[in-house]
Amino acid sequence: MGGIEFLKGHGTQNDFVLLPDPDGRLELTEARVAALCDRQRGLGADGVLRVVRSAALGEESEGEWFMDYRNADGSIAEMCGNGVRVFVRYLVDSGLVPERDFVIGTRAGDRPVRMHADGSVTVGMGPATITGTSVTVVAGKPFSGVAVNVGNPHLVSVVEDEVDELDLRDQPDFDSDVFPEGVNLEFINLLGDNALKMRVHERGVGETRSCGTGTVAAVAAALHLAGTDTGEATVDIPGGRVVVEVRRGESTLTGPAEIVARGELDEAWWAGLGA
Ligand SMILES: N[C@H](CCC[C@H](N)C(=O)O)C(=O)O
Repeated sequence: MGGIEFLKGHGTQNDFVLLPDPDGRLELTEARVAALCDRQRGLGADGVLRVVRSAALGEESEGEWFMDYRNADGSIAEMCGNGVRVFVRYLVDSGLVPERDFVIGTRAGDRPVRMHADGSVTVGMGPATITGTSVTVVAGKPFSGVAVNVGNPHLVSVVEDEVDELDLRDQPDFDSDVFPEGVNLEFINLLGDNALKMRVHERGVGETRSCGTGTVAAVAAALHLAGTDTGEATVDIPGGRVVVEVRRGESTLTGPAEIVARGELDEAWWAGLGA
């Protein structure tokens, strides 16, 4: 009895289960996503990327393919910057998309993507909009931050101490009046000459080794604090390094994308999780 095809991949160690599902037939419930992402009882991942035709979801998109992204807790998020690079790598390597320059659909809108000869991917991440300021509390210590929307919500705090010292094991507190749908929390050191160091506590996941939309939010916030909306920076996250460009608010993200494995989910296991 055939199983359900999956692949495992990561972008700067933000890792994902990819589910090729062109016609959108899989019943992708929150319980199934959470089980897939569980690092003991499932495959383990920070999120799930369903690879589905835009038409199958009834999504108006110029892109034939739509990235249906879910966080590890099963929640839906608008966009995933590391995930989209892995999504592109799969579409090109599998031959489903003959070009290397194309558009994909996401809940944050259509995103132009380009895969380079070395397997890295550049993504047009759309606007990185400064939406205000707010405060987060980490292990009892308050940090003021810049709120940035990259299709999904972020709060970026510049910290004086080494970001490695922060204790991000628990969910930092944030103002739910400002972020009624939750928020991704980034903490950055400004390293000078267009370089940042970052750690992140992701909405719907917890601390991850990297967050692509988070790196875009971090650069946009750092530029805003420097009084501008245009510039570029490398961002060092625990899982690696990406390059972010922000030009009058429009942004691009360039970084690696790895496919690690492919296999089959056991049908009985999947069915047992309930539709
Ligand atoms: N946790 C995020 C979605 C995934 C973002 C991150 N994995 C990325 O690479 O952008 C949210 O709930 O908005």
